[in-house]
Amino acid sequence: MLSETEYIMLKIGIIGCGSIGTEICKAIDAKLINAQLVAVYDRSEEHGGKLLGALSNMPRLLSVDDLISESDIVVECASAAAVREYGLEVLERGKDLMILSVGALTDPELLEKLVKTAATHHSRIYIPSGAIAGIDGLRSASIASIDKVMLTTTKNPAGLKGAPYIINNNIDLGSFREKTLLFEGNAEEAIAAFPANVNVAASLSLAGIGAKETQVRVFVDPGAVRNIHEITVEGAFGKFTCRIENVPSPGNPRTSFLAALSAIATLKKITEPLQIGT
Ligand SMILES: NC(=O)C1=CN([C@@H]2O[C@H](COP(=O)(O)OP(=O)(O)OC[C@H]3O[C@@H](n4cnc5c(N)ncnc54)[C@H](O)[C@@H]3O)[C@@H](O)[C@H]2O)C=CC1
Ligand SMILES: O=C([O-])CC(=O)C(=O)O
Repeated sequence: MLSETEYIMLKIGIIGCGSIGTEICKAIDAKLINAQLVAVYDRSEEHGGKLLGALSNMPRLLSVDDLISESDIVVECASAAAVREYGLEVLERGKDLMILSVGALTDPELLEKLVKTAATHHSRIYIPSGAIAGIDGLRSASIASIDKVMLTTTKNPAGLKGAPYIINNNIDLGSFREKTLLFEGNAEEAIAAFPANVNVAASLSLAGIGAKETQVRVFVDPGAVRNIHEITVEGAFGKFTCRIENVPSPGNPRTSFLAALSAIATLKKITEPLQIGT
């Protein structure tokens, strides 16, 4: 029988050295996960270098090609573009892939290709719960019929800055004096409008009834100091509601701290014999 430390020494490669990548690397460095951080990559050399400087056990800063070779699992915490650029290659080379930029998967063609490639090459795709709770309940509920999944997200103007919806509609985020509804639509439309703000809508879609049926509302609130996600699910099981008041990451006000913690928890789960939750 393997001892606990021998159980699985997972070799991890990280694409994206921003707020989530940094927290994951620090957790591995602090030995919170029984894993080895073998390599990191960022299209910004500055971000990659800054991250290396914050770690005691420095991984190598490699090209994506070499990073994939060295890793058992590649964690994408960069952007939807990175999922499109590197996702298939990771899986084709028989490696596992964790995706944080889940919005990329609202493209049904890309999703199908990734899933088929993973099946062919015996790889796995992991989608952490990210900045929300309730994915476990939704997965369980989806075994029977589901009538409604709704996400209501409220962020401070700083947490919505730069989103295509804001730019394309010439919205002055500084002009709001109270909580205001900015957007209402399905998850597919929400991801196109706010690709770096509501990845959680894509995760809910995958866990539940798809991006066309999942409803999303986005509020801006100048008084909000937390990123708030409220989830309502109704179906044959009954109904649940869930409200998460997230502390934003210090390095990126769009991203909640919980998103990085969920990636760390998922990596821990992969390496541990006891599996809790749906
Ligand atoms: N699933 C979820 O619940 C959540 C997902 N996210 C998503 O996770 C991703 C990472 O979030 P953060 O760490 O907060 O972002 P960040 O902006 O702090 O860091 C992203 C890093 O990735 C790099 N990058 C971007 N595109 C790249 C590419 N094509 N190739 C290589 N490097 C690239 C950037 O230079 C940057 O250093 C984002 O796509 C974000 O929208 C964020 C919050 C919650
Ligand atoms: O971190 C959050 O609160 C949610 C987020 O940005 C996303 O889902 O893209």
